[in-house]
Amino acid sequence: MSKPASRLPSSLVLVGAGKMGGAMLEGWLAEGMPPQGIAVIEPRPSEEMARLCGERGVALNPKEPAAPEVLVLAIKPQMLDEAAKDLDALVGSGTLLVSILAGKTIGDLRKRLPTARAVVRAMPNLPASIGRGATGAAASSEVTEAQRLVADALLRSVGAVEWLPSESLIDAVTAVSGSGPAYVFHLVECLAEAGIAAGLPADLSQRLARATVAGAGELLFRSDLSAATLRQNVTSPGGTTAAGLQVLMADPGGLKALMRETVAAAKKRAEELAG
Ligand SMILES: NC(=O)C1=CN([C@@H]2O[C@H](COP(=O)(O)OP(=O)(O)OC[C@H]3O[C@@H](n4cnc5c(N)ncnc54)[C@H](O)[C@@H]3O)[C@@H](O)[C@H]2O)C=CC1
Ligand SMILES: O=C(O)[C@@H]1CCC=N1
Repeated sequence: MSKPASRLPSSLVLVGAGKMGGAMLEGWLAEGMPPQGIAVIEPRPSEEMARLCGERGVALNPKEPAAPEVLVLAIKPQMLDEAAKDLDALVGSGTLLVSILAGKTIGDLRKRLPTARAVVRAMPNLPASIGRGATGAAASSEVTEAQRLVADALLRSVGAVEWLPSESLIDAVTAVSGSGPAYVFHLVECLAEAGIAAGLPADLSQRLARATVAGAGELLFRSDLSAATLRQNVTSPGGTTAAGLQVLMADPGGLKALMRETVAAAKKRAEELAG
């Protein structure tokens, strides 16, 4: 028997085209996924979303969408109960459900959408909109190898994918890579503010902080070197970076402990969203 192929789904319904659903849709379209195979269900589409769907020929809020090969659920976890009845009607017996809801377990989803057998729980992140996302994913035992390959192709079309050995790891993934872009954006805010405090005009400091984090991220992306080696490459012995890092890497009181607390708090919140 031939092996199942890695391929994008032939039909997909995206439920919830807000910040993350919208980011994934942008990524899929930019990666050349055929728009005529995609339908979007979104009660409050932004102007940009309506324009994107109109321009690219993606069906926005079709009357009675046929059960798709893949249904991507991208509403808020708190909206699941209210949306569940309508959503279950969209699921066919062969539909693969891909949920990106923080906290909601495969069991939670099954309870609300009883028709869904095959479920992939995935945690993408916002850079998916430019094809540079990072996703952790776990599949229920009903997901066939062919379906897992379709989910993999779909998620991989917008960035890196890590298949997790156990669903139980996904709350930690959520806290690290799902929420992670926000930590990095906040780093830009902090660096810019620190630059202002050090005497730079606000707009100059903001431009420098943004370009620095973007450039450092791009270097990490392109380089084979570890983050630690790249850090050392910036740090001249007895120089300015070493003086700055002495504060940032202080033990106790440095960024390491703060980041550990940050990730622990985000993971705890993901756990609270279950049920
Ligand atoms: N924002 C992010 O960076 C990430 C978000 N997520 C997950 O993605 C999900 C969505 O988050 P965001 O996009 O940030 O929220 P959002 O609020 O921007 O988007 C949710 C969208 O769902 C729509 N919606 C509400 N009820 C609906 C229904 N019954 N049918 C269809 N659409 C409905 C809303 O109108 C809204 O546009 C959440 O579960 C979150 O945990 C996962 C990874 C990263
Ligand atoms: O903040 C949240 O709950 C979602 C999940 C990961 C990123 N945003």
